[in-house]
Amino acid sequence: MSIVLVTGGAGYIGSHVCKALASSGHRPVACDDLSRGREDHVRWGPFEQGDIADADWLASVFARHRPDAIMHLAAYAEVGSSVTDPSPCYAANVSGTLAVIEAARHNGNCPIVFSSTCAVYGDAPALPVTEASPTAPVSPYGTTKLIGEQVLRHYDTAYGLPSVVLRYFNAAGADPDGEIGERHATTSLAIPKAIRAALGLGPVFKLFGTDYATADGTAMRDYVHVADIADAHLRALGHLLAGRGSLTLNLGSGRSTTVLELLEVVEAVTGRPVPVEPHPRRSGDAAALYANIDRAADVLGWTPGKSDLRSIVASAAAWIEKSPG
Ligand SMILES: NC(=O)c1ccc[n+]([C@@H]2O[C@H](COP(=O)([O-])OP(=O)(O)OC[C@H]3O[C@@H](n4cnc5c(N)ncnc54)[C@H](O)[C@@H]3O)[C@@H](O)[C@H]2O)c1
Ligand SMILES: O=c1ccn([C@@H]2O[C@H](COP(=O)(O)OP(=O)(O)O[C@H]3O[C@H](CO)[C@H](O)[C@H](O)[C@H]3O)[C@@H](O)[C@H]2O)c(=O)[nH]1
Repeated sequence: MSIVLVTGGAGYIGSHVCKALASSGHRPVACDDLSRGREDHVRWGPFEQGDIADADWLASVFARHRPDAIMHLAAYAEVGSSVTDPSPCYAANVSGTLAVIEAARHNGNCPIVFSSTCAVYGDAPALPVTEASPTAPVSPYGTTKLIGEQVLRHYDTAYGLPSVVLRYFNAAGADPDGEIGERHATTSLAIPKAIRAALGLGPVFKLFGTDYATADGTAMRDYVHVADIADAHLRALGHLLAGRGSLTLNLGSGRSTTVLELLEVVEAVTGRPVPVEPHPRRSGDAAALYANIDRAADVLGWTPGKSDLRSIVASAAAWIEKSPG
């Protein structure tokens, strides 16, 4: 059994990671300021409430729990609003991440699994993107995540701090047991917005951008089930605790989906039309991204077994119907 600090453990992906850790016999300690997370989604271990940028608080959490590893998911995670209001994004993702990394360094080089994103690639020149593709983020959000990656790389070289950087593509879906799912006070994400529009629980779906250079003119993404992402965290933990060294890995389904294709699946799953309103492109959005996932398969033996789009949308719809508020 390992003790694992999970920053952002009350958030969407972090709560699924905590559940997966506990299901595998580990002890997750959720660390979250509840700015976007929910305390009622912390169910699989102790909860520590605080701001990751607060070095004294982090030191006390390390002293209380003496973790074997950290999974660092706490972040400001919205692409669009990072463009209009970058300040909170830099505070959490740069100052906060540096404080977490410093705490790890001062606690015996505690290994870190870091939540990065496909947004570090920006508008990739070739698809699918591999981990060796150039990084050129087109949003403050992507830039802050790339800075976190670079700090980790430099700290490994200089101080021997090991890390696994997981570049998730678009995390989606909900816990297959229906216990938890995405439940922000407001969401910016395409799948919950489309489902809510179809079910009459939210406004008409604003389709951001119909003039991209894709087959149907809408942006292309790679949606990967949150349960598959959680599974990759367990494998990354095993890798680090076995002393196998630092890594950077894409986590996607390996398949591309345009926004219009996504809406078709939402309509098929819910049995209802999605009311759609075309809008200009959203600032900070890349045109098209999907992942080459060979490295995660080779190194961690990971496959995104739950990530076919219909299963993703069905699990998200079941969660929204169960917990519509
Ligand atoms: N959702 C996606 O598709 C996606 C894709 C790629 C990467 N990621 C990354 O995955 C991680 C989790 O994302 P999510 O979708 O679960 O978002 P989320 O907002 O649900 O989770 C982030 C959590 O961090 C907490 N938090 C934010 N700032 C904090 C701070 N200063 N101190 C302590 N806690 C703080 C929030 O309260 C929240 O619970 C983020 O790092 C995000 O950048 C997400
Ligand atoms: O109401 C909406 C919401 C989204 N979209 C479009 O749907 C696609 C997916 O958008 P999401 O907001 O669901 O996801 P993003 O790709 O913007 O962002 C997500 O994936 C990113 C990586 O691309 C980040 O890591 C980020 O944390 C995570 O929220 C984009 O083309 C977006 O413009 C719409 O058309 N209408």
